[in-house]
Amino acid sequence: MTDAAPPSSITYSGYLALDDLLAAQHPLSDQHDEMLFVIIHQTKELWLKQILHEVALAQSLVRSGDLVPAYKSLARVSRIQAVMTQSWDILATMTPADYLRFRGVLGSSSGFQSDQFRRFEAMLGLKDSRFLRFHEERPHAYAALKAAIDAPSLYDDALSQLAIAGLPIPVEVLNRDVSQPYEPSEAVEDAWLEVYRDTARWWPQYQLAEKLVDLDDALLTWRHKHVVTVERIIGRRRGTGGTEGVAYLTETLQRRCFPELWSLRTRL
Ligand code: HEM
Ligand SMILES: N[C@@H](CC(=O)c1ccccc1NC=O)C(=O)O
Repeated sequence: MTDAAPPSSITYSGYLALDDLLAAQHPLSDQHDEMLFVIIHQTKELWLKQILHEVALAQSLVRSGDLVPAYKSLARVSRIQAVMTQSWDILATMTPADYLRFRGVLGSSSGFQSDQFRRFEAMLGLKDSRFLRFHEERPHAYAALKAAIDAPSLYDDALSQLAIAGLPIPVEVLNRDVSQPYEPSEAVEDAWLEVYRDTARWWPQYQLAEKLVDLDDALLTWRHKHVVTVERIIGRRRGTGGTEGVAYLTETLQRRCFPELWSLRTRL
């Protein structure tokens, strides 16, 4: 199909569904800055859609043992994450007073309820089925998040590849209940240590590991910029989603998708 002649009626706006896309901004107040707030979030959801598309490809490549082709998708994901992090600087042009003038219209809605963000976390290995309950009214979002939680994560697939390459990954790790949060394992850390100590021998595995660290690093950088921007805009107020706000977001900085890829560094 790729080389098929396009229908002659194709237009720029039609191809991009611009009338749908540009009719989807509905600020609820008459405050000027609310449009920015809507557009920042919508662009972030679009980028997340692309990220999910890319991680799915990378994961299927890793699962079939094609580590090198997966690098391209993973590199693309971390570049998109960098753009998402940069967009905090646009949002930070909104002063606390500007935001507080329309914050009330948001009710109890919050980025906490982004199903695509939770799917991204789940695909990387941060599984938490408690977030499912926010999506009971959107069956397609619920089903997609549940499927991501119930499936092996990108990290589960990477560990299977280490085992296939001959590294000793315990069977309990390979056969774990993948819907549960991943528990760091000393044996897995030992396997990665071998990869990092002899990169010439384990070059494809080493390159994959560094691409994974790029993703984890970029996610943490995004989280960090989020919490700094939140403190700058709402101080220590509680979040609309019901958490303590800055204190909750600061705790999330401890999360690691690929824990042994961080912990091994102390032992190298
Ligand atoms: C004025 C701007 C913003 C403020 C004050 C803010 C505040 C917060 C707070 C307080 C939370 C914790 C949950 C809650 O109690 O609500 C949260 C969570 C979250 N926010 Fe924001 N946020 C802002 C903008 C954004 C933007 C622009 C994005 C995306 C681009 C975003 C994405 C998220 C996500 C994904 C979470 C869940 C984080 C997690 O649980 O790890 N937020 N936000
Ligand atoms: N949690 C924010 C509200 C907020 O930022 C928000 C509200 C609706 C849709 C997306 C949001 N973004 C991230 O949390 C607050 O507490 O002010």
